[in-house]
Amino acid sequence: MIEARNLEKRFGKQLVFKDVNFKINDGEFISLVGHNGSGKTTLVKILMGLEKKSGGDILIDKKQTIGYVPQFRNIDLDYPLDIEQFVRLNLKWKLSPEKRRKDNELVNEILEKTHLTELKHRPLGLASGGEKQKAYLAQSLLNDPKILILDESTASLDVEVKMQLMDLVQELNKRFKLTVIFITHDYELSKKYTKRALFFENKTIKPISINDVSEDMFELGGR
Ligand SMILES: Nc1ncnc2c1ncn2[C@@H]1O[C@H](COP(=O)(O)OP(=O)(O)OP(=O)(O)O)[C@@H](O)[C@H]1O
Repeated sequence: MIEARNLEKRFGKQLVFKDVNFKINDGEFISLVGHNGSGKTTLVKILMGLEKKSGGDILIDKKQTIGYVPQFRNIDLDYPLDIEQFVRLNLKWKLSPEKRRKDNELVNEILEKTHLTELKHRPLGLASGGEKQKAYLAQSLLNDPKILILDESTASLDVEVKMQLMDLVQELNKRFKLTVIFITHDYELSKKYTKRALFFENKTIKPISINDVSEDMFELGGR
């Protein structure tokens, strides 16, 4: 479980959020929703230990590994790695044949889980947007994470491709009880795939039921 108790974050004099209290249960699939600049990325960075909190507490099992899937960015056509090589980038280089055999098994298993086995030799630069995002997803699974953070990972993809990626994430969430934290400006996807949201508004963060989200909460403009 992840728990925030009176969490507060400031950058110098600028308050990002305060009085933040919420719990995220193991295996939950939850949206992070709010206007630009409301602090979604900042919260995720605090969870990942990349940014310090200014006050309060964030309780998270330190042994848990976190996987991170970034927003879609195009990759040059002549990018030198194929999908499998790209997924392997996060592995530590090992010399022992036994360890390398285990790594190969692990990579094959992950390519299978993310439905990339057939595509593993496709150069990443030539892969479609959805395939590139699946490759990022596969890479994020290498360290056997219990928590997966999707940082607007579906933005800029076609509607159908977004759904395919989310279906795959949902499958991983259910099969492996992965906790999924989905930062999004997409009302439809949030409604379809998650049951609760953390809503960032008025310099705080409130847990709400997905039945209580409305489209204006997802607008891009800052408040
Ligand atoms: N390293 C930093 N130093 C100073 N201010 C920062 C830093 N990182 C973020 N901020 C500020 O903190 C606020 C929250 O930013 P954050 O990126 O967390 O918002 P967000 O909700 O993720 O926005 P978006 O939806 O646009 O991605 C913004 O005002 C931002 O300018």
